[in-house]
Amino acid sequence: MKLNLNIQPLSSWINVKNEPLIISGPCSAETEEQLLSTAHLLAATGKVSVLRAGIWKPRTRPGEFEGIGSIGLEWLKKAKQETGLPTAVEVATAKHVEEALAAGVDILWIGARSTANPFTVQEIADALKGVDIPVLVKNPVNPDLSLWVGALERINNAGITKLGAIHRGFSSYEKSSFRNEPMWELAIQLKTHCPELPIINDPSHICGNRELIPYISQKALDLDMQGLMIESHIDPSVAWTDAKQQVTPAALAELVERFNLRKPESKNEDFADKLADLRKQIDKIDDLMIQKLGERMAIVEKIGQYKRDNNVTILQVNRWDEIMQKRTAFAKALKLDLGFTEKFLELVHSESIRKQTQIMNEGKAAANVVEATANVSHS
Ligand SMILES: O=C(O)C(=O)C[C@]1(C(=O)O)C=C[C@@H](O)C=C1
Repeated sequence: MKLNLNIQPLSSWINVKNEPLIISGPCSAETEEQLLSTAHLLAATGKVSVLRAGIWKPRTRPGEFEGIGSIGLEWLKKAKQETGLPTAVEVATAKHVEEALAAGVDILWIGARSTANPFTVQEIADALKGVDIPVLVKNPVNPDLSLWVGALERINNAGITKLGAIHRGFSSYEKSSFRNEPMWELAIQLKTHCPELPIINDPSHICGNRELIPYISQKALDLDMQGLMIESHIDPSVAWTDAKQQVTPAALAELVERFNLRKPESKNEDFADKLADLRKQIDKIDDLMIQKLGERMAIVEKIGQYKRDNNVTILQVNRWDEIMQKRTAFAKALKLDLGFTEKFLELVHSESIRKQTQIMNEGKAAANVVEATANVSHS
């Protein structure tokens, strides 16, 4: 899939003080004092380019703190005047968009729950028609790349070209150390479909706790993401929402200081030569792998026909178990990761089953035609 989004580069829509773009601020604006003091400390670090704050908070159950509401926009305006930091808020309705624009907010983002709902995204897109403001679209709660892409397309179709994505992880039933599973492959796929789309990582929502934030942030930067949105609070221990995942402005500065910043390319000629040589070797191996996979599948097809003609089941658990045991032992000896090897073999097996199922069904379809013709000629 190639995505045809009309996008302006990040550098043209926001003055990034330092690479990468750091967006920070409290999960929720709580009081004027809390927002202003956090904003001042963040600005003083010199590491933050945008001040964020949640004004309207989507909560799972009623009765929880649903955000301070419109008054928070006044506080943000004041924070911007006093610190010079541009501001960003989450919008979930057309009314939010109108109020945020009227209050001079600089960047809007669409939350994960909203991205999951095309009606909501369309409502926001309609409210944005004719407006020139950067918009960031968080990934939907569920790991569905099309929903994420669809939301980006809707906003882009409304004429928003200062467009970016936020990778905040995906909810999963499986127990894990993360609040939301990173599922990096989805963000990588999005980047592959649309290389010019800036992707900002949100380690706070992926981790759900402060401790893992450095690891996830560094990984996001190593995957060439262009920025980070990290929640910060003057005193995270008393935060009204998401207390565990917020950091102090001082901790944020230290975190950013420690990043190992890598570039997508190197101008060093030796590096380029060596890389080209190694890539040539990979090309040869990949070609060989594909050739061998083709040969394997041709044999699988032959077995499929043989099984069909002899009325034998496709699945052969014992044989497959033997293959898994032998290949994983071999892979282990070659120091290949066990999980990777198993996943790869399982993928090959499911393709064998798909191919043989097709062959069985072709056989059935052919038999049906013969039977139908026989019935017609006998009638
Ligand atoms: O050995 C067989 O019976 C096959 O059809 C081949 C194969 C495989 O891909 O290796 C495919 C399906 C079976 O479950 C076991 C093995």
